[in-house]
Amino acid sequence: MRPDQIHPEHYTAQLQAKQASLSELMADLELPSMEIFESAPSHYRMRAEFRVWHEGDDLYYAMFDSADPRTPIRVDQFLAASTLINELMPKLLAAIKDVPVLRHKLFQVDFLTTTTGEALISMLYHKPIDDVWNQAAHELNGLFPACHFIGRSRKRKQILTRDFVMETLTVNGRKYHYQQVENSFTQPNAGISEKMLEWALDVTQGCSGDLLEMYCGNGNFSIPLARRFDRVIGTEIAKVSVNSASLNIAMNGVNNVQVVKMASEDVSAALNGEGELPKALLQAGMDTLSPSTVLVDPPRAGLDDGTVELVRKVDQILYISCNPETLKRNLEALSTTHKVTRFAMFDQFPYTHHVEAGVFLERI
Ligand SMILES: C[S@@+](CC[C@H](N)C(=O)[O-])C[C@H]1O[C@@H](n2cnc3c(N)ncnc32)[C@H](O)[C@@H]1O
Repeated sequence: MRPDQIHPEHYTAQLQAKQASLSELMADLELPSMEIFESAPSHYRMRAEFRVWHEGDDLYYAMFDSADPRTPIRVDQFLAASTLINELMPKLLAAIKDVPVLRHKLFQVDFLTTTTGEALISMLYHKPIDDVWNQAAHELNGLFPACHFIGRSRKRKQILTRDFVMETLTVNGRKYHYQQVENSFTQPNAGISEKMLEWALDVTQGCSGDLLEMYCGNGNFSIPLARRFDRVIGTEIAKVSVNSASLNIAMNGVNNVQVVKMASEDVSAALNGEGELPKALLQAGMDTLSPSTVLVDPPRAGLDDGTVELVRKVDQILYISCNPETLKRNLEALSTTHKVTRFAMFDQFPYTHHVEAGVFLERI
């Protein structure tokens, strides 16, 4: 998304257009009426990545249009990004402009911020970063005491203080705390994340028994949903996210959730009866889990066939999707055994054609 594509005055119209195109895509399926969750029209993204462009003595943040990838578009402020990112953008450039070791061959800056005012700034270089850089970066950090800095070059990641932020989300008045690590998956729009979690709690009100959660990330859903269930087992492929999830579960005082590092394809194969249960699943107590509900939040590719077969065995399915095309394909496959009883659109990515959807399915 380019900065010139963000027009808050057009937000409502673009949201309606998204709703219309999602309705059209899903028209062949029997779905209940769509619940719409709108985003804040500006300052909704907690993270943003910018290229850094050097022109003589000047350096500025830049983005590129995919139709013209050679021409940088100068970005001094970025309305989609959090207020904190917008505050930090000019201050950071001003602080490094006259420090050659910090500005030389700097080609990208990534910001990760929280609603609680924390910021992690990653500076990416086309040169090796060394002790001289490290010294200068510590001095820079002294000017931004509330921020955490990381330097990255081809084979080196230099963490000055830490490589994560701590986010707090408020869900139905309760506060949940999450570690979010640099470069690991986190929902970009914190306000919409809170609405997604409230919706998930709402649709699972009548649920009881156990929950199997696949693609659980850092425990974003697992932690608030834990109180609806006796036991929860979450599975996730990324080690960093699994570690965060374990920390987040403990930090939020939740004691009925276990997380296992495993690809969904392997979880499905094991639970579909192809061979013995792997040790990691046994250790988490999967042999005694009897899920009444399964939650899936897959990447854009959606659910593979084995995972569709697995979720089909469970009475209630909560499916969070960032790609309506693959969601539709999976819903068509599940329509022989399940009926969609709730359907929501979350505007996680305003001013883009991307849509986040939630569906709750119950056995026919
Ligand atoms: C859309 S994110 C959702 C994460 C989490 N539910 C949240 O709300 O933050 C998808 C997650 O699936 C994980 N993932 C991707 N491919 C996977 C696979 N084949 N098996 C298991 N997890 C996978 C990613 O690492 C990522 O954490």
